[in-house]
Amino acid sequence: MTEKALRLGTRRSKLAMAQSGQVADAVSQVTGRPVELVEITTYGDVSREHLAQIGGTGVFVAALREALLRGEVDFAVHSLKDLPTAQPEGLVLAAVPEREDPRDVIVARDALKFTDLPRGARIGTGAPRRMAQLNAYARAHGLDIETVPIRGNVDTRIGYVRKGELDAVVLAAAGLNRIGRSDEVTDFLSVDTVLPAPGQGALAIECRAGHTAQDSALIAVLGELDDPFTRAAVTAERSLLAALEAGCSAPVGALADILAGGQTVKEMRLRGVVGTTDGSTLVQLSTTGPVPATHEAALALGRELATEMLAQGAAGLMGERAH
Ligand SMILES: NCc1[nH]cc(CCC(=O)O)c1CC(=O)O
Repeated sequence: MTEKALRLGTRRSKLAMAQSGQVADAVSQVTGRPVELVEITTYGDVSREHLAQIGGTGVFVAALREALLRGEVDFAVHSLKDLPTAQPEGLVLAAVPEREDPRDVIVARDALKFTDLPRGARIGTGAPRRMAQLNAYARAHGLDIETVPIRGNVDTRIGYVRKGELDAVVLAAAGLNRIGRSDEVTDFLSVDTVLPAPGQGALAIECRAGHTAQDSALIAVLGELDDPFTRAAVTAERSLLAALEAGCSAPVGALADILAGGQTVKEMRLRGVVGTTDGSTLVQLSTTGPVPATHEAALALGRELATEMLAQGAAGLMGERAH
């Protein structure tokens, strides 16, 4: 029996095409059906204007979601860290596959490591979260660095280093891995130094809520790609972000991981950070609890940590937005 191809809506950027292609292969495997990539062009892809002026990465997500809701495509793949924390009406997060490396990395000239950068080194990043933590580390360890706001895709960012305009740029390991450029990495930043963005390294597979038998059947098969641990971790991370009432460009880092206790008992640790971009103030806390068995328990873990961070003054640090 030959079945109709499933349509996967995707942006046409190199990263989006790479991750959509990888998910398409996995979906083909579990469904036995061909998957066709449908390129969705957004205003953000064609406009050279600053993304912020048209609403940040949210515009890409919104265009894919509209195509889903209009029935033009059957499912979409997003970088989880670019997804707004609110789940829109009519769509569901059908799967959160196993997370890639969540760390941030440095791509520096002359294969330099972060801590070997010379005095006065200029490091490019557009993310206030990265600026805050790099500058805080530099202050604490006597490094003399300058964070320089940049934007653009991976090639553009690495280009600043190649052309000698910057000494280093910061990128997510997962993005470089997915586009086959991990050899550009000159140093991995420990999550103890730079806590990644909530959801970093994870993908979200989204489709229509099950209003038709076809939609329900698709939710069920896509669910086979779900990794419950990754889902619990990113749910807790994003719950923290939402409870801090922070937007996608706010200086919030969060990472949930497993702590193996005793013989069998596993606990989840959720770490969170928020700070000023100059690194002069950071609120950095963690909480530990049983690995959440339900969505609600994962949300609660994030909310608990947010309450503690707010009690330590986190709210006052979040007025800053990058763009
Ligand atoms: N905001 C851009 C973005 N969104 C997702 C990734 C790739 C990493 C991931 O999927 O978490 C990147 C690039 C980067 O931050 O270097």
